[in-house]
Amino acid sequence: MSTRILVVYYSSTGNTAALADSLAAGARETGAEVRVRTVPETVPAEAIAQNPRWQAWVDAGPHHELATLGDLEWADGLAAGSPTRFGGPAAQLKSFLDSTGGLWAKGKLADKVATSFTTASTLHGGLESTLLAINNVFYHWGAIVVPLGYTDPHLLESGNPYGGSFVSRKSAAPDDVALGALRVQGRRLATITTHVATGLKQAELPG
Ligand SMILES: Cc1cc2nc3c(=O)[nH]c(=O)nc-3n(C[C@H](O)[C@H](O)[C@H](O)COP(=O)(O)O)c2cc1C
Repeated sequence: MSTRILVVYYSSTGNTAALADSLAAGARETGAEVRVRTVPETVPAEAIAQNPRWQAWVDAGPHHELATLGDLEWADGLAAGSPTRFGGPAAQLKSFLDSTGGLWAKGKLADKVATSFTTASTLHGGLESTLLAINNVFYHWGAIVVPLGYTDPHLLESGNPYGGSFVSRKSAAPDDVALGALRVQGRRLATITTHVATGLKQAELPG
């Protein structure tokens, strides 16, 4: 059975969604089965209407199916992504992560392999604090957190060892350098997940 990877993200203007698709493509290159899922929009319509790019993204949707707890249980490994919002992950993604208490209580999230990605408007606008905040959830699950490090030459150029990221400078769409880093991240997540899942399955075999 192939390795199962869930990519779950929130996006309000499409940047995180593009990063999610690139990470998914990298994971698929390893032969993994990949589900890309988003989470519900929760901001009032009048707030969205004040931002034409946000409104256009909402009007063009739905972009992916909504994530369920079943998707999370199904996955051997996952990547979670969010735009940086005041230095942390968006509430929309956090709300999904906060709905996992039942799975957590049954031990279903322990030993999943997990990684995070983000985009912010500015270089010092909170990329790392967002990634670390998402990873905090993974620590509580007992998941195995996979950082990017500088494990591929491309990452010396894209430059974020914490996780894939992109500086959008208000409105730019992710460039090839950022998308390339996310692809590396997807390959790395799926490869490490395969090692962990294979080992865990072998440990379950009798004798
Ligand atoms: C409410 C709000 C808060 C934001 N907070 C930050 C921030 O703290 N730092 C930053 O650099 N950019 C911030 N941004 C900009 C977004 O992170 C950035 O535009 C990102 O690329 C959007 O990704 P998306 O297209 O996936 O929504 C904020 C945007 C909004 C709407």
